[in-house]
Amino acid sequence: MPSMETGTAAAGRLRITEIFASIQGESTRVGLPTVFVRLTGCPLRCTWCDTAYAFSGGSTRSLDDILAEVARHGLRHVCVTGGEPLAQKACLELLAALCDAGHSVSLETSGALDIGGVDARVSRVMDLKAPGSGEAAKNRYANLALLSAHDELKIVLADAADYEWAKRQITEHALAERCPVLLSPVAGSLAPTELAAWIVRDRLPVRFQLQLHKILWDDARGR
Ligand SMILES: C[S@@+](CC[C@H](N)C(=O)[O-])C[C@H]1O[C@@H](n2cnc3c(N)ncnc32)[C@H](O)[C@@H]1O
Ligand SMILES: Nc1nc2[nH]cc(C(=O)O)c2c(=O)[nH]1
Ligand code: SF4
Ligand SMILES: [Mg+2]
Repeated sequence: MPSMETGTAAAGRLRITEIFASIQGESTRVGLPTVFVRLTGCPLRCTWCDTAYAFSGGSTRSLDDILAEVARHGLRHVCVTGGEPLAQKACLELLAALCDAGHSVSLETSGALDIGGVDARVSRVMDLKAPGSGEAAKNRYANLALLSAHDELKIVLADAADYEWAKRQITEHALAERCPVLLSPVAGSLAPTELAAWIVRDRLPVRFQLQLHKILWDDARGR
């Protein structure tokens, strides 16, 4: 049985958990009607992951089949997410094909895998995993130098220690000079009002972010 975590699906085929239309709930594209393509499998296990249902299962589908389903939704914006999309090799092909089809494409990625092969037309929304995720050791710091102004860097914070860590990362790597930096509280763990107050107190050059889809629909799948 091929492992979902090693990108072994045949060339041009991808394991997909779901494709759905919703309102973009994250990143600077928040609020835009968007088609989501959620790829199955992830080599990380963030303690607070809200999408564990995408770690396994799904169905193997051809690139053409995926492109046709995206097209049927009739939306310009497409967000490729997971799971960890870059864990499947054919994800790079999918991203380029979506751009070729005229879509405005964003990619949600953990920051643990090389983002260098992603089509330059794609906006890469990359996490830097804070210690509270339990996966900070997997951060691929070489990715930071690849981020440009149309990409975004996101840090999801579980507590005050994560916030202090994030502040150090922003300074040490001059993150805010590279691209928009988003700080988001772990839903149900860090009070949004607390994070908002810290950002204002410290005059941090970041964008505070709440997951809009959870405000709208709670933790519903396919939203
Ligand atoms: C489910 S992940 C999929 C893409 C990729 N694996 C990653 O981690 O970026 C999409 C985004 O949701 C965020 N996320 C996951 N669980 C969350 C939670 N409980 N609260 C806030 N953000 C969360 C992740 O940090 C990431 O930015
Ligand atoms: N509405 C909505 N917006 C999102 N933006 C990023 C998502 C993700 O799971 O990566 C997501 C999601 O699952 N739903
Ligand atoms: S990398 Fe993304 S999908 Fe994987 S466990 Fe972490 S938040 Fe979940
Ligand atoms: Mg999500």
